[in-house]
Amino acid sequence: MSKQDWAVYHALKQPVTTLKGVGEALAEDLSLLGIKTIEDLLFHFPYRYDDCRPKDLAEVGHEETVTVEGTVHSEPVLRFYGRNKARCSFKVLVGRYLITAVIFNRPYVKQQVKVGRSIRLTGKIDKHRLQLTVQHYQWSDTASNKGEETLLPVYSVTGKLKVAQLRKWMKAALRDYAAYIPEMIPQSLLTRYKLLPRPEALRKIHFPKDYEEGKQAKRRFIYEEFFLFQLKMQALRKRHREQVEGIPQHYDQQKVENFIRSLPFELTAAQRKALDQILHDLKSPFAMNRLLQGDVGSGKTVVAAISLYASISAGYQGAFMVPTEILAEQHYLSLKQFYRNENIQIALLTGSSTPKERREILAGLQLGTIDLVVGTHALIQKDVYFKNLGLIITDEQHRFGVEQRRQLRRKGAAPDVLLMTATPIPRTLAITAFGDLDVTVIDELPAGRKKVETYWVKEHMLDRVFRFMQNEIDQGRQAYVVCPLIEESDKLDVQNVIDFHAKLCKVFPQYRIGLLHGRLSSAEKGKTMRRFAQGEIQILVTTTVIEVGVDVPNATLMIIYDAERFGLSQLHQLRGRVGRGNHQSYCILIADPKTEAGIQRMHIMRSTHDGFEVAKKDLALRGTGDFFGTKQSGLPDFKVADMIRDYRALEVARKDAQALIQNPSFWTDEQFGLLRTYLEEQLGTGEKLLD
Ligand SMILES: Nc1ncnc2c1ncn2[C@@H]1O[C@H](COP(=O)(O)OP(=O)(O)OP(=O)(O)O)[C@@H](O)[C@H]1O
Repeated sequence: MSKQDWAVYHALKQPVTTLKGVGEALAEDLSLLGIKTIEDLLFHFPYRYDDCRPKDLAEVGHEETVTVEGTVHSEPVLRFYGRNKARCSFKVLVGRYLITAVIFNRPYVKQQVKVGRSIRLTGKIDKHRLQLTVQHYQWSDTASNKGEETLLPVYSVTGKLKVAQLRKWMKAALRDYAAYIPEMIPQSLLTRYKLLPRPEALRKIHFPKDYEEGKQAKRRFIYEEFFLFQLKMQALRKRHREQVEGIPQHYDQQKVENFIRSLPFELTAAQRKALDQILHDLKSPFAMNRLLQGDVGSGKTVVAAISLYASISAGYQGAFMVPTEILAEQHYLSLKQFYRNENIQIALLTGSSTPKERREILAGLQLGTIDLVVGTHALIQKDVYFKNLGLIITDEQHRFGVEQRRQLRRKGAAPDVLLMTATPIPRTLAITAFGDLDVTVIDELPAGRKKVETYWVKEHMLDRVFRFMQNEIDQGRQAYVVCPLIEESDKLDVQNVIDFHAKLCKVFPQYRIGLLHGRLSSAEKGKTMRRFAQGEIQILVTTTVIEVGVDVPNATLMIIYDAERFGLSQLHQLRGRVGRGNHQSYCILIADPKTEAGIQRMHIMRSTHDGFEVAKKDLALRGTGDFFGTKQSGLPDFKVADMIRDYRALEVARKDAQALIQNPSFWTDEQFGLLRTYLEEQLGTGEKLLD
């Protein structure tokens, strides 16, 4: 940093107590708001403004807080009452209205009130009595006051702090330190987006002349927040790529192409593109760290199967980790089917593997006689060793914590990692949320898929729903009936599903109806699932244990009981269990939501079929925190920016940050010195985002 930069740095890093009037006691309250230095204070932005611009009384409503301007029209009347209480009132002519101004507990006002003086008053107006209870007043005939303050910032405060105090300090801080506030955004970007320079934006976000000025200032800081955050992310990613050397896996391209040709269907263009990116990563000397996103049923598993095939054909082992035993078994079976003509040894390792099976699998993995293991958390236990792990795939990655992924990664020298998810997080959010990951999206469904027709009915229509179900089953299709289960251990909920199963058995004695819930043993669950997949069971009454990944293309009807108890993304996941083959499929939501949000969710499900759209609406309805599962999401907290509302700015900032980081002059040019210092400071804390 240059000398000048140091001066800047020091000025702004001084404790806030340097400002006149900020004593130790208040400094404590300030620190509760995260304000320790002058810089912190300057970046404590108002959350709204009080509008103190004079208004025409004819246009304001009863009991509105307004600012008006007028001339004193009568001598003041001062009354004392109670203990130390005072009320001063006088008439003011405002346009064509003669109003009564009332000022409480400021008896000294009486001396100032003189007929004919101009005054500006802010307060609540009683339109019937034409009386204004004054909060704030200002003599507008003294030159120094003329034209001052039109919008007043309102800050969050705590303890003994008062908004008015903060305003005063802010003014002083802006006056004395604005010159030291360094610009963080490169000039070329400021020009491109017509963003206000930092000191000016700072003045205007606190004391704007009008709302438009405040908006422009805010726009600049939204961009700044995203830009700096993205810069940090991109720098982390660059560092990760340079440090983590991977294994270049030299698979046989021809063999892989032959394998793809042997599949019973053609890959969609989106699958092909995703696959090409992954294969490219496998070959490259960097360790892959990629997120593969695709809506329910978009064909991620096939892409995973081909990627694993490539890695195995290059002489490495693969690991496929999934969150539930049902899924582990399903993937195990479908991979076996995919590789039926290949010489690939696959094993299934879950919590229900017998000790003998487990011993054999562990030995096989260590010796390298097993090429691919599919499993649950059992895969990351301490005693699992691989001879030569090349590719790790985890399904529904958000269910595995960062720590678990790290443990799995450590099972190999520098294996490539592919995280798959059907949670349709908008791409930009995914990149932001998962920091240093590359993101690939499968944004296309296999040809011939039809929209799942979605209906919302009330419980009294159950008979009609049953008739509909009967019709589907008589045509050879299958159905799921999902009952909510909030906690696996919740007895009452389990009872729901058991009762409903009994009821259905009575209504449809002619059908084979299965029952699935978390309290069954893994063996029982596996058996029921297999029977459903093979078409032996026609109706499966289940809790959400089937939520992710289950693939039975012949099932065309999804009935969700008490649907209001599920979130939108979960409902979409559940609906994704049908519509996986070529038959028209249906989803029936049985719900009686009591809240407005609940009703909205039902409408969204009826009208929206695309997972990304559902997710967007869900985010709008609930906010990011909920969608990602609060804290564990690692989503950053922005001051003025909002990842949903300012989605486009986020995307733009990401591209700009990326371009800058990739530009060699960024690392040497003096004009970026401050940004580099910022990154050095920040990367220490940002590191935790690295997986
Ligand atoms: N290109 C394709 N053409 C036709 N069918 C396909 C294609 N790709 C996959 N499928 C089939 O579509 C179904 C869904 O694929 P898959 O299970 O891979 O989806 P997924 O993305 O993993 O879904 P989910 O997130 O719901 O688990 C499977 O039955 C699969 O065999």
